[in-house]
Amino acid sequence: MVETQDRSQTQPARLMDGTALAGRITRETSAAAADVLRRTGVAPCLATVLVGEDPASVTYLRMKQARCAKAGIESRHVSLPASTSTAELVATITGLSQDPAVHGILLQHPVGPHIDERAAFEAIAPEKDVDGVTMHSFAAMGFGLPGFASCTPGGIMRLLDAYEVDLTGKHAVVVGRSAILGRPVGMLLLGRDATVTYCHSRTVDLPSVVRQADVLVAAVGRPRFIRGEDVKPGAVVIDAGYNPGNVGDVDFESARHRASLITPVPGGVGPMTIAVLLEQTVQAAARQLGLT
Ligand SMILES: Nc1nc(=O)c2c([nH]1)NC[C@@H]1CN(c3ccc(C(=O)N[C@@H](CCC(=O)O)C(=O)O)cc3)C=[N+]21
Repeated sequence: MVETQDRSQTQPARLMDGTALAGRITRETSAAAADVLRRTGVAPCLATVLVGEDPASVTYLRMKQARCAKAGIESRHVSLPASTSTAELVATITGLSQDPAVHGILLQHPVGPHIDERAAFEAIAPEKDVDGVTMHSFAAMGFGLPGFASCTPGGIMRLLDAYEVDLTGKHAVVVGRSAILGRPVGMLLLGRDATVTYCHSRTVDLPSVVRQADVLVAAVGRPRFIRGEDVKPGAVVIDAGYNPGNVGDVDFESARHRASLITPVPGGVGPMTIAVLLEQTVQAAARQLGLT
């Protein structure tokens, strides 16, 4: 009943096409990677590290490696058994940090619960933190200083900019507070003069907060958790959820009749995450090879 009313009151949202924008960014990245190779004789190289064999993680990593290959970025993969200890993982990553042939390092999250993931991330040398997961990168981002953004938050900001979303003074509501997604995207939005509210599992009356969002970022990892009826009419809705079966955190069908702009899943934030990873890898290589 409510849904029918909404359809008659609002136009369906415009889609924010992450696939198209990621394609444009990656074409520029390919040219930049070719330039690094031509000027130094060395191709940019991303090292990826996976602990265990979680099928979703394996799929995401294959996508990242395939995208690297297409862009002229070499990738080196390290697969470790699920039983790997924190010390072993830190030693592996420290080795990659010290290897001059490696320009960027990505440790696929999540690692098993027996591993101190923060310690493992911190073994990534700051200049190779192309995934933007270290304390160094987070602090630089928080202070608005140059550095590598966490890839998904960085990709979200690129999407907002491409669609000319004005953030100044807008109420941005971030649902989720994870270290590499919710927290950093809130900081980036704050850096652009949005008024930022973080919501999480302990938030009292979540829908009442979500309904105030001019810009809503859903990053909780619960399929179709955000209902269209809680989207403020005209809001910009960013679905950063990745759940099994390529289902987002937003109930797209109901939300698109309330939002003015919305990211689809798939084809929204996901491809942007990879585009930013590749772009930052080539930037890291250019810096380490003395070009910039
Ligand atoms: N250290 C670390 N950094 C990450 O950036 C990171 C991570 N760990 N762990 C897992 C999440 C997840 N993630 C995705 C990237 C791309 C898509 C993506 O491109 N998805 C496609 C669809 C994928 C498909 O077709 O199967 C889309 O949304 O259109 C999704 C999810 C990066 N993550």
